[in-house]
Amino acid sequence: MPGAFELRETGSPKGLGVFATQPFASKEIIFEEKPLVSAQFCWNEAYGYYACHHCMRPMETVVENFRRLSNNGSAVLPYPELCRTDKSKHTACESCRVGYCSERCKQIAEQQYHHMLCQAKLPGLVRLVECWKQIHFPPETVSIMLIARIIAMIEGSEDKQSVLQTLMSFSHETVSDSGVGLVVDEEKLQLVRQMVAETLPINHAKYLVSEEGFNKLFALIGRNGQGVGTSVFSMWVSDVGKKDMSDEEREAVDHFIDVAYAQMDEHVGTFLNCEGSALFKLQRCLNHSCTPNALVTFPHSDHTAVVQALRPIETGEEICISYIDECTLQRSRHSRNKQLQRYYLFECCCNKCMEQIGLPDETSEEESEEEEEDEEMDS
Ligand SMILES: C[S@@+](CC[C@H](N)C(=O)[O-])C[C@H]1O[C@@H](n2cnc3c(N)ncnc32)[C@H](O)[C@@H]1O
Repeated sequence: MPGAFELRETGSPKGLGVFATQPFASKEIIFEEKPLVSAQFCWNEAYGYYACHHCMRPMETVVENFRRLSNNGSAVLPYPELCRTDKSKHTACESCRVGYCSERCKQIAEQQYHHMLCQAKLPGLVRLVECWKQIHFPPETVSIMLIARIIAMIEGSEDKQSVLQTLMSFSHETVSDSGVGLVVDEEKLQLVRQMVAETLPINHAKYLVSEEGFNKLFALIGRNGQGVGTSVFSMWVSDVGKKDMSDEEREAVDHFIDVAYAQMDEHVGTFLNCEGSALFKLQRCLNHSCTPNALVTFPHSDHTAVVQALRPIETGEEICISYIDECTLQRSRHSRNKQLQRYYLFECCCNKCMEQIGLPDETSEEESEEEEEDEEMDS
């Protein structure tokens, strides 16, 4: 949407930001974008969340998905014909058999990174993924495959320098203004770095596997990576919502959906989606605010990010999203910043945080306990 927004330098500490050059109504789409690179999380894939190896579109039918997530192999669903999965288009790498939702995704993957990262040609990749899985347990935030794909893209590109330059224009300081360093355990990070250097045939991107380069790459992903979530079930729910039906049928299907979510919650909790992370050229310019006016969604059920207004936005206003979840957003400034510093390496200077700066720390006992639990899970 040319002309609807512009990039502007805001100075220290926030840097570049995206500003509206026209008003947006609530729920209006501001822009949509495909990522430079994306990858499914390793544990997510290992647990059977079957997605296109390139665009993360779910490859299960809605019935298969519901049966797996509710642990009920004979469950039936109304309106199964509304499922968007089209298995007739599915294809796979002839050598390593990873699946793609279409011939197009297979071709893009092959050209960008799979030529180097096909497991049939690079058996060490399995070991690298297994090592990574022992270091990074769910809930996952980074995938070693994202790093491998970045390196493969540089190695395979005709204009290596420009790919590297694009990446290095993303913020990638390993230590924030508030002095917070990388979250990942240094020793484990070095182990992964060595394994990446030994596993991938790297000629041109050697800097990225040096100690300094690898730390920067990690910080870059931490600061700019966007979580991606796709679900054939939520697409089906959305399509059922649009279908014409009688009030009685609507009531019955709404009840079915409530019960279905409860059954899935019992078996897999919040892990409903194919999940991964991605780097976007434009979306990564969106700064964080604790009172965001925009939201990143994945309504096409693939890795295409759609940025949508959460409320009316005026011309000249900065477009901001939240990097933290809704629940954390409701917590005190102290708790919000603890997460932003820990996972995103910065201290927030949004209006809400600035207004609350002089207020006494209001971290409740409940919040402290939740924070301690989060920290235990990370360690
Ligand atoms: C995804 S980038 C956003 C674009 C960034 N401003 C730039 O110049 O590249 C995320 C980084 O922007 C900065 N940032 C974003 N929101 C911020 C905020 N509310 N307060 C302070 N720094 C912020 C942090 O350095 C963070 O690591």
